Amino acid sequence: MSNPSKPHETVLREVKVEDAVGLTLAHDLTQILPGSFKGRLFSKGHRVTAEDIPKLKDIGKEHLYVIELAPGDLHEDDAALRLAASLGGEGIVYGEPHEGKVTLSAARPGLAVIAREVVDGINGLGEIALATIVGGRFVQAGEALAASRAIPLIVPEAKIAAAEEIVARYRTAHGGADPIGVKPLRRMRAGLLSTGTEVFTGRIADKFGPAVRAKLEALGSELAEQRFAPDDRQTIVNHLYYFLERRYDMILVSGGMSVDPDDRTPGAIADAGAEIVSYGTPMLPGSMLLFGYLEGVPIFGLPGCVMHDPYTSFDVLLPKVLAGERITRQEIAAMGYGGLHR
Ligand SMILES: Nc1nc2c(c(=O)[nH]1)N[C@H]1C(S)=C(S)[C@@H](COP(=O)(O)OP(=O)(O)OC[C@H]3O[C@@H](n4cnc5c(N)ncnc54)[C@H](O)[C@@H]3O)O[C@H]1N2
Ligand code: MOO
Repeated sequence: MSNPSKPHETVLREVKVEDAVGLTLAHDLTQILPGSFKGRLFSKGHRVTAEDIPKLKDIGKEHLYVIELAPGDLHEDDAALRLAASLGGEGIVYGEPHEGKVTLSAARPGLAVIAREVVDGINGLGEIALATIVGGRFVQAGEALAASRAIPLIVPEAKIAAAEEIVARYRTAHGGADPIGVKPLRRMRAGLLSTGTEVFTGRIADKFGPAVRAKLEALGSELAEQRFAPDDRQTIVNHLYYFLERRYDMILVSGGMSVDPDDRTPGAIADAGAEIVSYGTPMLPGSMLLFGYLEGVPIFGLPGCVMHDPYTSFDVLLPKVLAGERITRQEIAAMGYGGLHR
């Protein structure tokens, strides 16, 4: 008989495996065979049979738990599921809970959004863990973004409520935005002006067009037009105005981005009246990249490495622009930490 004056507490009763036949498992049981298998040998809810006993002993189980959950306590799977469900929104799918873990994955391709303050806040609570990828990068559909996990088998519900409170505060402060999500990318039409007298006169073949086209197409956008110009400031400005007239969603200018007298691109972009967010980007490769807005249209000055390097500052900023983010100087400044890739 329960005593109504005494609050009911969760009971974890240990049962010898030999005596466990007929009992249902209180949690998933993991087997690890290094190099060949790691995963559930038995699932939560499995009814133990006599044949299971040697297998249980093989994975080191002499005892099993029988759980009587008290109100106010959560099983690890339910804790992980509630935590995961509180975090994600549009563009997120949830895996089945197993071994106290739930994975949040991208339901569609796009820009992964992970609010670091929420991740840090939740991990500061203890007893629950949230591991994520670094946000702000392009992810394919199906890629895992985060996994929530309960550390003990039984988690006080108050712990999950505290995590939900952190998430709710974030949503309130950010206009209802989900702390973990995938922003879809817009299909943009870009105009590319390739500068360089050596390319314009046909001394060498153009390598920028194919590289930029491939990078745009990989993210679902399009190189609508490529033009060529010699290293002449006014000629470059005229081509930029032409691109504005064509109403392209994005303007790209390649070459002439560094320190030679023939490097006219940054000056021309400024002459055209662009608001330059940053000339110079603290990432290698791609340090000579320029980013700005010309009459509100995102404009990039692309340095030579974009032709041959698969991952440059252009590849970091492009998916953010396609996701409709407004790029700030502060954000570009923050690219330096972790930005050395060669
Ligand atoms: N003394 C310094 N040298 C360099 C610096 C620096 O700060 N100080 N920066 C380096 C970085 S980083 C880069 S990136 C490169 C080149 O930057 P640019 O954008 O100015 O490139 P260009 O000078 O115009 O051309 C370099 C190279 O690439 C060829 N090129 C250019 N466009 C095309 C094209 N459309 N198709 C094929 N090939 C192209 C060009 O002919 C040159 O050979 O500067 C570093 N040096
Ligand atoms: O801007 Mo350079 O593009 O770092 O190789």
